[in-house]
Amino acid sequence: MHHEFWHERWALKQIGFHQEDINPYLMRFWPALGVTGGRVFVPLCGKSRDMIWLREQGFDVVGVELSEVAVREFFEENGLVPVETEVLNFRRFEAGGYVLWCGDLFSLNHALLGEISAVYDRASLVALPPDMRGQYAAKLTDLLVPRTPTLLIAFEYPQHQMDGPPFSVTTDEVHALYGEHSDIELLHEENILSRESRFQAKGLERLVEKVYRLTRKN
Ligand SMILES: C[S@@+](CC[C@H](N)C(=O)[O-])C[C@H]1O[C@@H](n2cnc3c(N)ncnc32)[C@H](O)[C@@H]1O
Repeated sequence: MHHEFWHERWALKQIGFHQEDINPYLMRFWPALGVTGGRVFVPLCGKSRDMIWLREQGFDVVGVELSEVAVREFFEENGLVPVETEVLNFRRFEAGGYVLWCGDLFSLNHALLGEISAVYDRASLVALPPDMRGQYAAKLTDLLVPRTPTLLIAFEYPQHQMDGPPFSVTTDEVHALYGEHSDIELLHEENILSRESRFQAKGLERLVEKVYRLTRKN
């Protein structure tokens, strides 16, 4: 997906992916990661309110997001006034235990990101087209130290019935993307089509949401 696609989505407020409520799988399955503190990385974070929930659990939150509109709305909507600095290819926003790097995930490195104790990926891997997902998985793998867990929430549906994003990412693909460097456990799967009218309207006949725990190997 080209950067312009996402800048346009935010400019036009076509952000159907944004959830007002905290993601129920996050609240239910985060404890399965077994992390009790430190910094959580949220790649392609948008202005997700899930970051608020993570902060409320005592974590510091580090996000990366292409859209400055999204980053500014996150802080404004949550009553925070961030300190802004320019760092290499990024504009860095910090306030209240949140650091959001505004720029391209693929320009992020260890030195900028710092040490991470867990990752939360909701609507991020599935936001990317097939030809970018390998690069995305390799980038995340590279940014993490051994034993770091990730909570990954992905969709599966007949890809020919709808154009992404969100794209369908099957369990086989999750293994192909992450299996070499991470242990992968499927924690939960659920058929969610009946409550997703916006996807029914697009003609989908099947929509399964899957929750995985990935653990970076040594
Ligand atoms: C489908 S949205 C999901 C946002 C968030 N995870 C959520 O649950 O609301 C994907 C987000 O990724 C951002 N994005 C896309 N490509 C990116 C990149 N290369 N680097 C950083 N952010 C990116 C987009 O601007 C968009 O806000």
